[in-house]
Amino acid sequence: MSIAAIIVAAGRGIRAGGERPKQWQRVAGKRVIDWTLAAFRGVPAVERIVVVVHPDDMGELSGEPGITVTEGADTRAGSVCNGLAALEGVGATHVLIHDAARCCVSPDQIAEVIAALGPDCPAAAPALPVSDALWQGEDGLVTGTQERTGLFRAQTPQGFDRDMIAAAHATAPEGAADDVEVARAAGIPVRILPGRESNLKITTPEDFARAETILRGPMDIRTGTGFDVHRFGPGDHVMLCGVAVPHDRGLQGHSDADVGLHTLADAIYGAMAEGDIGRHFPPSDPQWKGAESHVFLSHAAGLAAERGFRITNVDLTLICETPKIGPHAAAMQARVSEIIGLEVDRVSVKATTTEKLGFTGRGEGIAAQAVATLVRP
Ligand SMILES: Nc1ccn([C@@H]2O[C@H](COP(=O)(O)OP(=O)(O)OP(=O)(O)O)[C@@H](O)[C@H]2O)c(=O)n1
Ligand SMILES: C[C@](O)(CO)[C@H](O)COP(=O)(O)O
Repeated sequence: MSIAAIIVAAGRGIRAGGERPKQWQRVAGKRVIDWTLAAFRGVPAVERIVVVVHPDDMGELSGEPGITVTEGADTRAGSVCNGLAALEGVGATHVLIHDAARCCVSPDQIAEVIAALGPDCPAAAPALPVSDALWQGEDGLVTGTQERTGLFRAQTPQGFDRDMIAAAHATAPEGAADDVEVARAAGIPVRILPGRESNLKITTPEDFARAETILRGPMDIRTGTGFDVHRFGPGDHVMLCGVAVPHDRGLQGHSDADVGLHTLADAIYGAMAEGDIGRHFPPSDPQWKGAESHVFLSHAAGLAAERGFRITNVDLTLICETPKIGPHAAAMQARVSEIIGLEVDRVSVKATTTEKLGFTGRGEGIAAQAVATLVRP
């Protein structure tokens, strides 16, 4: 078996609206056609891909590797015929015919159609049984009901013996909705395969949002933790969460030793599996000597935004006997909120002592721990 795919993309997408036909519009970060092509490229059995485009759009796929682009016609059936013509003489035994507008099709679905085709099965296509009641209606009123048993919603890719579907199209009646209708008119039996709700055809403007949700996949929710310690040394203040807190000692470190901001940055990096602050700002690099630590936290938050994550909350605990954090907690909360661009009520800054136990209890330094939650829709 040698499989070719014809992706019809020559429609004008009138019902979907927008400045460009729907197949050239973007959804989930790529053009509709790019998602469709990616699904077919994900199936190794598909040896050739022909994309049928409107004569005005021939440049849209220039430079796209491994595909043949051919001109479409005024009707979907006409565009399919042009696609079939482009396959003449290339040796494909079977052909999958697919709407470019069904950009959420999965490689699994495509592979299932291919697997069904063979000597005993010249045609197969996915469909979903109709599950809702069906009515007739006129002027806003129900005028009748329709038995739904045995009714299916047709999807693509529709797969065929290439010679048989080419011959069927040559004698097809005008106005066929799809290639299964063409095949049946020529007496070719068509096997029904399980379709997928996700294999929707972008038809109206609302379908873009549905496709976006499907293509982006489930919401990605991440949690990261941070922990850091800095030792006391000489000084008259400590920097904590971007606030200078008067104290009889300072904190030692390569930068301004802001243990709060370092811990928050590590929590955000951690949520993205991006190591810690030392990976992004090596202590061996002299340019970070004495640096203000808001630079590090801004970088972590910026990286999250770049990757499509929204920080939904951060929760920081400073661990020390002195200085007292309570009087400064609101200012720290406000400063962190400003640095990472997160509402104040999603930033928690609190403190605890260790009841005079351990190194923080002995007043040797300050520790901090934090949790950050990131969400990518
Ligand atoms: N003359 C045509 C008409 C349609 N198609 C393609 O057939 C698929 C299914 O058609 P449909 O969803 O009806 O797309 P449009 O014709 O573009 O939509 P509309 O009817 O809203 O203009 C689409 O990928 C479309 O680009 C095509 O290649 N050539
Ligand atoms: C082929 C098809 O996708 C099957 O559902 C559909 O018939 C094509 O789109 P149209 O809206 O009917 O033009």
